[in-house]
Amino acid sequence: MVTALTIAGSDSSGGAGIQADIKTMTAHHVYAMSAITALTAQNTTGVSGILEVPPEFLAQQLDSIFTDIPPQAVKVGMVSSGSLIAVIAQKLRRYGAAHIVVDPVMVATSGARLISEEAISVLKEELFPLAEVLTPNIPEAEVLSGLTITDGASMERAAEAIGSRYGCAVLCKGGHRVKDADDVLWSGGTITWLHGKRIDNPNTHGTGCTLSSAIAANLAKGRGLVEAVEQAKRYLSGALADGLDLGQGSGPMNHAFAISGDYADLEV
Ligand SMILES: Nc1ncnc2c1ncn2[C@@H]1O[C@H](COP(=O)(O)OP(=O)(O)OP(=O)(O)O)[C@@H](O)[C@H]1O
Ligand SMILES: Cc1ncc(COP(=O)(O)O)c(N)n1
Repeated sequence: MVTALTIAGSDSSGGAGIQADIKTMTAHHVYAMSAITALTAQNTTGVSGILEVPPEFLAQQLDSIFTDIPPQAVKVGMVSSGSLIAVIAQKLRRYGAAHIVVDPVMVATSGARLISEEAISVLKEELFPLAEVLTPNIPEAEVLSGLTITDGASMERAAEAIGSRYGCAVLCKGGHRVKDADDVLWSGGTITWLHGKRIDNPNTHGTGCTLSSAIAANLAKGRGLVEAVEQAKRYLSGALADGLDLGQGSGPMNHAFAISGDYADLEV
């Protein structure tokens, strides 16, 4: 079975973070493993608490995983402090981890800040150069490129600026656009647009986590980057279009929209 690892924070409400990643990888028939960077107390209306794991314990989780079941791809999500990011970079280098997808999570859909200022510079210096692809949303791409994004051309410029600076591909996600949900991939000088119809669903909690872990699952399966991103977007759109409506705020998507869940006829 193909294997993948998510290194991210736990979302107690199950729509984003580690929980979204494991559901997504499982829906792709990929064996999912996790190294937890922090526990969050959160629901669809907001984040009420964050408890980081000590860096030594994150290191212990990563050693346990890599020395036993090496993942064929790795997704990195919420990591709130520089010392945790340094541990991740050191372990990924040491074990020669392949197919690293970094989602530079900065602010939750609900508005809560999920990373410190100091951590952003460690992210840039230590982790970005190890990534195969970064997946910033528009506000994150603005912070990372120093450019203002107003249209498709400026999304392309920001993706190129970030990608050429850190030597990796960049998917600038357009979920924060108004009329469409078009994302742009910059990879080694080539631009690929991934056009998405805007789905009328306010329940977008965890879209970024889901997309990046679907990309990691597809890379783990051996797909090329463009195909991995295209298939991940298709999965994300299906999960969003399913129209799940849970909680009082921006709710989660249905990660299981394509799983039948009925095992009555299974012969065992
Ligand atoms: N209403 C929508 N309809 C269709 N696709 C959407 C919608 N909102 C977001 N997406 C898609 O979801 C993916 C994640 O993009 P988005 O810009 O929302 O990331 P994000 O802000 O990091 O996500 P998160 O909400 O988890 O923080 C992208 O492929 C984007 O195009
Ligand atoms: C643990 C964790 N990781 C990531 C996010 C970002 O996802 P979103 O912006 O959809 O809330 C989150 N809310 N919680």
